[in-house]
This record gives sequence, C-alpha cells and structure tokens, in this order.
Amino acid sequence: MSLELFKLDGRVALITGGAQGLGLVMAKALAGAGASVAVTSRERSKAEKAAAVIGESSGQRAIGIAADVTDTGQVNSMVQTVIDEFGRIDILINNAGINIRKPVEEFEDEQWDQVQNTNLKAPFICSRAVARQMKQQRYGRVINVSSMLGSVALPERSAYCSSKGGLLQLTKVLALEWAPYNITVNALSPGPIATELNTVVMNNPEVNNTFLQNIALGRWGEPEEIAGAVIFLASGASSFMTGSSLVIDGGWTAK
Ligand SMILES: NC(=O)C1=CN([C@@H]2O[C@H](COP(=O)(O)OP(=O)(O)OC[C@H]3O[C@@H](n4cnc5c(N)ncnc54)[C@H](O)[C@@H]3O)[C@@H](O)[C@H]2O)C=CC1
Ligand SMILES: O=C(O)C(=O)C[C@H](O)C(=O)CO
Repeated sequence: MSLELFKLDGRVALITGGAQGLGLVMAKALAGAGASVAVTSRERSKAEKAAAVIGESSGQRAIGIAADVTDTGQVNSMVQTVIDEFGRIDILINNAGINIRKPVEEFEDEQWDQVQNTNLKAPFICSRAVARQMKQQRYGRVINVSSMLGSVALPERSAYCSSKGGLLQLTKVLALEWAPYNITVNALSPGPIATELNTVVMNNPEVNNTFLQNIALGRWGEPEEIAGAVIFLASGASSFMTGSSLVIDGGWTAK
C-alpha cells in the first residue's frame, strides 16, 4: 500500500459549480492529485478565471465551461466539450447547489422547483450525460455533493433537506445500475462549512450559536477540510465503495 492509490494522473474530472466555494476547493484538490479538470459556472468569465487559477497552482490542464446545470441541452454540450477537449471523462462531481430558507407556508412553487431542479434534477441529468462515455471506458467515479441535511432535518429548509435526501437515494440507484461497468457512485455529505452559501446563517448570532452548539468540534468547517475526502472518493483508494455517503460534519450527526 502506498500514496499511489490516491494519485489521479491521467484522469479527467468535471466539477459543476466549480468556480467558487467547495467546488473550487475540490477542483484544486483533484488537480493537485494529478487530474486534468473542467470547472463549470453559469458565467463563462468566472469559470475561465477559476480554471486559470487551478492551472497555475497545479500545473495541470484546466478549462472553464459556461453551463446552467438545470438545462439539459447545456449539460449535454458541457459534457461533450469535456470529451472533445480531453478525450475522456473519469470523474463527475455534482456540486452545484442552492438553498432557500423559509417556513413552508411562505414557500412559492417556483422556489421549491428551483431548489429541486438545481440540487436533485441537475445531478440526475449530469450523471445521465456522462454515462455513455464512462460505460465505454468501463471506468467512472460519480460524486454527488449531498449534505448532512440529507438525513438530519432543520426548520425552514424543506426544499433543501428534501433535495439532499433525494440525492442520497439517487446515489444508491445509480450505483446499482452502473456497478457492472466499473462506475462507482458515492455521496459526500458535508456539515456546516464556511462558504458564501452559509453567510446568512453565520451572520445571524442566534442561529450561528445554535449551529456551534450542535457541531461537536465547536466550529465551522473550512472548505479545505473536504479536500482529502474528495480525493479519496475520486481515486483508486475507494475502489470497493459504491452507493455510500461520506459524512464530514465536525461530529454534528454523532450527537
Ligand atoms: N457549505 C456548506 O456548509 C455545505 C454545502 N453543501 C453543498 O455543497 C455544494 C457547494 O456549496 P458551497 O460551495 O457551499 O456554496 P456556493 O454557493 O459557494 O457554491 C455553489 C455553486 O453552485 C453554483 N450553481 C448554483 N446553481 C447553479 C446552476 N443552475 N448552474 C450552474 N451552477 C450553479 C453557484 O454559482 C456556485 O458556484 C452545494 O451543493 C451545497 O448544497 C453541502 C453541505 C454543506
Ligand atoms: O443550514 C443551512 O441553511 C445550510 O445551508 C447549511 C449547509 O448548506 C448544509 O448543507 C449543512 O449540512
């Protein structure tokens, strides 16, 4: 056994929403382990800027692609661009996600749909889009970024918790369907990590305090603290793991 198990030389990774937050950290981590990467954002300039930063810091080839992951046509062309540019696609990280927090009675249908389309439907259509290439290669790693809130509930997060719980189930079904092709499908379930998504929570002293009381380690996670887990799930080190979820929550769910 050696660290070779974690190396990603020659692998090609696609990270949705990879221009900031956890997506950017994961893209940097995979490039640091030897992978070529494609990062996507709805804004071309953001995607290309992130790719330039990743390429510079890792020495690996990195490209930025503009795509809205809720649009099937854009997703299919995003995947085709990766295959045209790199000749293959080994790792898909379904990372793009949003949250809308409000009581159920105040939720509008469009807001519910927006959360479900981004957090649950998009991982479905992105995974479907890479399936043909990964099956041909007889190799693939799909990583769905779910959440601790896929299994733990919090008030005012009806759409978010439902979407992330659904994503854990989608992960299992894809794992079963694609196991015969040597494609593994796993979820990453982070707990509270200090990113833009959580600014509103961190800036509310009362809610922030409740969060800190629930996190056994007593602090928010830093985005870089998920890097090791994503390299594990993307590499040969996790070869016998599929249909599972890796929880990185500072001990919240252990309480
Ligand atoms: N930060 C945290 O505490 C946790 C985050 N997560 C999940 O991690 C993922 C990344 O979140 P963060 O980096 O924290 O948030 P973030 O808000 O910094 O990043 C989310 C990214 O998704 C992109 N995105 C949203 N809708 C999109 C669309 N329709 N098409 C393309 N891109 C789109 C955004 O532009 C942004 O780049 C999300 O799925 C989130 O639910 C899960 C558990 C904990
Ligand atoms: O509490 C919220 O609201 C969040 O958005 C929290 C994180 O995004 C999350 O998924 C924690 O697991």
